Amino acid sequence: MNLLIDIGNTRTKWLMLDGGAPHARGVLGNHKLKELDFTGFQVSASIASCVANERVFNELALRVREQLELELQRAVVTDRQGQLLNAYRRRDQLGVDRWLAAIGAHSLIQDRRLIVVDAGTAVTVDLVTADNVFQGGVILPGIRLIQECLTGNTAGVVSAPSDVRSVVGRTTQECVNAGAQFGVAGAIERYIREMTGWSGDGGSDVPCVLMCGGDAERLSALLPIEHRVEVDLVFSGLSVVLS
Ligand SMILES: Nc1ncnc2c1ncn2[C@@H]1O[C@H](COP(=O)(O)OP(=O)(O)O)[C@@H](O)[C@H]1O
Ligand SMILES: CC(C)(COP(=O)(O)O)[C@@H](O)C(=O)NCCC(=O)O
Ligand SMILES: [K+]
Repeated sequence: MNLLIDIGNTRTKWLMLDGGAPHARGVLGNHKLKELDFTGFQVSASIASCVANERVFNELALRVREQLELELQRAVVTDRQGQLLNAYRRRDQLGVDRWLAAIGAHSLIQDRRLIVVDAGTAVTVDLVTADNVFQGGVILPGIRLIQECLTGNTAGVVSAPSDVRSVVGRTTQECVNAGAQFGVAGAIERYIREMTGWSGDGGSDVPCVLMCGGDAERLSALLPIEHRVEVDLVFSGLSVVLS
């Protein structure tokens, strides 16, 4: 069995693969890692993507060592992975989750223009050109961060995350949620048009948009561009790197 771990800035996701097929999975907040218990699994290799701080990775590596008697490999950003080239100018700065999500997307679809959206704590929208080059893209605050930015810097805005039904809110919460969710979905659409020059009229040059992250489903409902939700892009990337 292989253990894949994706440590984001908010949550840690893990997946056990048995002969390449999902066997078990879990997700928990980074402040609850003490609850992780992998004992009982027969794991031969483990690898983690980490964009949270070092303390979180070290805590996880310790638990893997204690519970599985295994070293937790740490994925890093590289110049290339197979046919996929990395053109980010400052590769030392690139978040490894962005690189892995692109590797995962590219393992699904090659030789086509790809847009990789990871909607987590932050939302990243990255371009992979049809010549199989990861080009980079944009970083913006995620839905929860936008909400917290508002509620944390105003006296009168009190709100909690919820689904939106209409862009015209009639309570503070409806207005804040509509603003954040339609705003991020609209921003993603605009980035895709800017990155690809695509007019939005269908046609043969329609970019292939793959979306992952904790807010992927929520944003999917509001994104007016053809796309696929592929929640396991980072795991797919980790799996490619491990094999
Ligand atoms: N049950 C949940 N707990 C926490 N965040 C959630 C949950 N459901 C959706 N979210 C949204 O998903 C985001 C976290 O997504 P995730 O992909 O796990 O982030 P990261 O990889 O950055 O840790 C949050 O910022 C929030 O907007
Ligand atoms: C952009 C991110 C904060 C996204 O993190 P996440 O939302 O997955 O927790 C992460 O990929 C990161 O720390 N990147 C470093 C900056 C860069 O990619 O250039
Ligand atoms: K993200």
